[in-house]
Amino acid sequence: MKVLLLGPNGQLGHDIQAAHAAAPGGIELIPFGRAALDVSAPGTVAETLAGIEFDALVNCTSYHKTDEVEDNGSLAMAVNAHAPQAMAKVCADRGARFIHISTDYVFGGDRGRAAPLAEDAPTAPVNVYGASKAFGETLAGLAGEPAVLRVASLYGVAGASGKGGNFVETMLRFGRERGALKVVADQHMSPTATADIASVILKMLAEGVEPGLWHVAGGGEATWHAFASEIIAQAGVKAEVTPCASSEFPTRALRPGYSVLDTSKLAAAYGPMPDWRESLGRYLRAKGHVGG
Ligand SMILES: NC(=O)C1=CN([C@@H]2O[C@H](COP(=O)(O)OP(=O)(O)OC[C@H]3O[C@@H](n4cnc5c(N)ncnc54)[C@H](OP(=O)(O)O)[C@@H]3O)[C@@H](O)[C@H]2O)C=CC1
Ligand SMILES: Cc1cn([C@H]2C[C@H](O)[C@@H](COP(=O)(O)OP(=O)(O)O[C@H]3O[C@@H](C)C(=O)[C@@H](O)[C@H]3O)O2)c(=O)[nH]c1=O
Repeated sequence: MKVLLLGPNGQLGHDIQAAHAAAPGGIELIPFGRAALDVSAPGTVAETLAGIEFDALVNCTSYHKTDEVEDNGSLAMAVNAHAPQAMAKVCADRGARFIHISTDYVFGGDRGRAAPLAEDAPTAPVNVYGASKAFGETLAGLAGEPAVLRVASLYGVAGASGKGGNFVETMLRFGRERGALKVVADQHMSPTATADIASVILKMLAEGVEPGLWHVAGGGEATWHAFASEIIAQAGVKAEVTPCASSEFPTRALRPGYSVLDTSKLAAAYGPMPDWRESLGRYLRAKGHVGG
């Protein structure tokens, strides 16, 4: 099976390539980077892909600097909504499987929410990035039959190329430099290692995946403060991690107060995701932040 991978050099794309290199199965993985296809021009997607042979397309591209996106809605709509729409149509026309990556930030508007969100929960984004990703889910679904994987709060060894790193590395750097961190404790989410998502995607490619929505996120839940505290503790960094309210850490974009994903559907089909603390430990070892 030939699988075309868009966004191969991002942190998720990198880990898909690593997982494939470790166990290729019957898959020929074809990395297809920005130089081959710039998805900020969605009108070129169909023409460019027309010349390439593939049986499945995995789209890891995104414009997702959450605060910056607030003031760049057109680019977000092109990359996060209209490009996936074009990809879905190309795949539908040639009978190829399409796996598209979305986000927990399609949620957040249900302010009283305190229970994990299943795939059928109504979307209610609270920022432009989330809105563009939610629109991408809708347009791709109308144009074809994508499997849309909603993932959350990612960290991977390559670091997000689009965000300039990841939350884990930022906390470790700030902790070492400043000895003190102040982190929001009223935003609840699902920290997720891209290595774990990569394994799921390879299973989905090998075993087949039903089109529709899939929540693919780390087991358990955390606030960003709890996540930061665990990062600092596991890495053995001497730093105080103080909780604060979102109002004390103002940002350009509003964030969801609660966007924990219910992964029961995924667990029933492909097995449970590892607890986020275990995955964090594996990541810290892989990056050399802790021994062993
Ligand atoms: N990072 C996170 O915390 C979260 C991410 N997600 C979603 O997960 C997916 C993967 O994220 P992640 O791996 O962290 O992101 P990265 O920023 O690491 O990777 C994004 C990839 O998209 C590519 N890309 C961006 N713009 C374009 C463009 N105009 N044309 C072609 N390629 C482009 C980048 O290419 P290049 O390397 O050339 O810049 C990069 O390879 C995305 O869909 C994102 O929305 C969801 C929840 C959380
Ligand atoms: C650096 C820092 C951040 N924060 C807060 C800001 C924010 O509310 C929260 C997370 O910060 P970040 O800016 O790293 O994360 P953010 O950009 O909100 O992360 C999101 O990215 C997009 C792409 C997604 O799809 C989401 O799943 C999610 O991962 O932590 C602190 O409280 N203290 C700090 O020192």
